[in-house]
Parts: sequence; C-alpha cells; structure tokens
Amino acid sequence: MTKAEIRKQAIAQRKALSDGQVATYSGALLEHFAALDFSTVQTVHVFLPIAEKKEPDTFLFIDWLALHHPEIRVIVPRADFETALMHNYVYAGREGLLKNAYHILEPAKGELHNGEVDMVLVPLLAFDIRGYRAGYGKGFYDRFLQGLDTLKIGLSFFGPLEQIDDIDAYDVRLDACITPEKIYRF
Ligand SMILES: Nc1nc2c(c(=O)[nH]1)N(C=O)[C@@H](CNc1ccc(C(=O)N[C@@H](CCC(=O)O)C(=O)O)cc1)CN2
Ligand SMILES: Nc1ncnc2c1ncn2[C@@H]1O[C@H](COP(=O)(O)OP(=O)(O)OP(=O)(O)O)[C@@H](O)[C@H]1O
Repeated sequence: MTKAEIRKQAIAQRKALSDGQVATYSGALLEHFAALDFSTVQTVHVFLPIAEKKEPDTFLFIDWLALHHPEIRVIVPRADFETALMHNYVYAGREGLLKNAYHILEPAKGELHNGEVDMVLVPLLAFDIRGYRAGYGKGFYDRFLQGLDTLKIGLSFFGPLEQIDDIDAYDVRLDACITPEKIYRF
C-alpha cells in the first residue's frame, strides 16, 4: 500500500477507537516502554499527543519517567508548519503548554534544547515490518531524525503492515516500535 492509502485507512481505524480503548492501549504501550533499558539514557524526546486524533497518551510516559527516572530530561517539540522543522524544548510541566492550530500541545516558551537526545518516541499512523513508518505526511520526523544518532521508537496502537510501498530516500527507519501487544525490533 502507498502512504496516501495507508493514511486514510489508519486515520479511520484510529477514529473508531473509544476513549476507553485509547486509555487501555496507552497503558499497554507504557508497560512495554517501562521494560526498556534506560541505563544509558539521559534525554528522551517525547511528542505530545493530539487527543482529537486518538494518539497514544504520551503524558503517561512523561509521568512514568518523572517518577522512575527523575534524572532523565524530557524534551518536547514545537512544530513550525512553514518550514516543517521542529524546535525542541525542555519539558517543564503541563502548565506551559498551549494548543496550536493543529490541536497539538506544545511549549509556549521555555528552554530550547539543541543538544543530543538518546531516545525519540516517534508518532506514526502506520509502520511496516521493516521499520518504515507513515505519518501525517509533512516529513517533520524524517527531517528531525535525519542524521541523528538516537534510538528511534515508534508508538502504535496497531500491528505492522507488510510493506509501505512508496518509501523515499528521506524515510528514516525505526529501531523499534511499541504496540499494545509487543515490541517490534528492526
Ligand atoms: N502529536 C504529534 N505531534 C506531531 C506530529 C504527530 O504526528 N503527532 N507530527 C508528525 O510528523 C508533526 C505534525 N504533523 C502534522 C502534519 C499535518 C497535519 C495536518 O495537516 N492536519 C490537518 C489534516 C490531517 C488529516 O488528514 O487528518 C488537520 O488537522 O486539519 C497535522 C500534524 C509534528 N508533531
Ligand atoms: N530531510 C528531508 N529533506 C527534505 N525533504 C524531506 C525530508 N524528509 C522528508 N522530506 C519530504 O517530506 C515529504 C513528506 O514525507 P513523508 O510522506 O515521508 O511524511 P511522513 O513521514 O508521513 O510525515 P511526518 O514525518 O510529518 O510524520 C516528502 O515529500 C519527503 O520527500
């Protein structure tokens, strides 16, 4: 399937989830996340969920990290839709977040983070068994991840597709993808 076909299907599949399912599946994702090795992780980049689009509730991950790994810095993005680039900020609590025109919560201001990130949680609409992903189609994460030496972990409520057909040279493969059922490693 092509990314365009996949997007349509995945958006509809997610829309059909109840809020209860989103909460249950998000909890299942967190259980797998919590079993990862954080011994060399100092910084984790976490996307903030678009609740309207039934994305995984990554606040669960942020709260878990604060409790179990208070030494780990959480970095959150702010997306610039004119340039398709993301600017990254040190997470400083929910109070400082505002919703942008795309219903994405983002830091209104704060401390920019231009340093390394050891792990990136990557949003996606679908992924395949090779570790390729399709998102909303603006290439934000492909640009951000290009050349970045970091662990790239997708979060998905659904299992992998056989193949995303129209992969291009910019597409960055995930190292792993967490689903409610299991972690896929690539
Ligand atoms: N939580 C979260 N943050 C993220 C992403 C993501 O997938 N999830 N992105 C990942 O790269 C970037 C934002 N990507 C986006 C790209 C396009 C549209 C957009 O065009 N929305 C339209 C139509 C979408 C649709 O087809 O449903 C709209 O909402 O009107 C939204 C977000 C950066 N931040
Ligand atoms: N590093 C880059 N430099 C220039 N163009 C890029 C880069 N990365 C991706 N693109 C372009 O951006 C467009 C969108 O890419 P793609 O369809 O793979 O988005 P996506 O992965 O679904 O979206 P997102 O990363 O925002 O979730 C494509 O035309 C792609 O070639």
